[in-house]
Amino acid sequence: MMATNGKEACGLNGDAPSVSSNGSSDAFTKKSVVGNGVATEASSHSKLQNGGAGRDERFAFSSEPTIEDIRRMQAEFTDERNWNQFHQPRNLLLAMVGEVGEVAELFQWRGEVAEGLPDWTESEREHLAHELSDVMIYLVELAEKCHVDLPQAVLRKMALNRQKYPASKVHGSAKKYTEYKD
Ligand SMILES: Nc1ccn([C@H]2C[C@H](O)[C@@H](COP(=O)(O)OP(=O)(O)OP(=O)(O)O)O2)c(=O)n1
Repeated sequence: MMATNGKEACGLNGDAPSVSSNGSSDAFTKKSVVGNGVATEASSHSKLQNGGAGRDERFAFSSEPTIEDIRRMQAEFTDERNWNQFHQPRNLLLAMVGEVGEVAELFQWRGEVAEGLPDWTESEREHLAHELSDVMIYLVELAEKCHVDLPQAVLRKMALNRQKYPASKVHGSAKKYTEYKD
């Protein structure tokens, strides 16, 4: 089942940021993220084949694991292998960039690709899921090792983005904020 996109509940549509000084959003509640988080193959695929997901039928993630769950699972994985000695910030950054390259390889020479990847095989989709996961795993561990509380940092950054790009000002335009003349 597809979740609602949660934009209104997250305060992502308007111009004013809804994030408090500690980075948490008053309007941000767990139920605004996803419903049961399960996107069935049939529902996501048929909607995407009709020219991409509309505002009310966007693809949504499962609610778990959380970013903190992923941090903890990767910490267990590295501890069990005595790999922490290799997982300093710079090594993690290089590993993440390498994995980004592997994602890029899957898209290279294919031209533009439609949302939902309708022309990709199941095996290609699974390969992409693996490579994106590698990027995420290294990103989360990099943030951990740099003591960046990633979920809260994302909230603060999104608040800044909303200030820089007020919807009323930039609607329908992809220009960089520096290109706008007040
Ligand atoms: N020193 C390491 C090696 C691997 N991993 C974990 C994190 C990544 O999710 C995944 C990366 O494994 P590989 O380096 O084997 O890369 P791939 O899985 O992409 O394999 P390949 O390069 O063959 O596609 O394993 C890790 O945490 N630390």
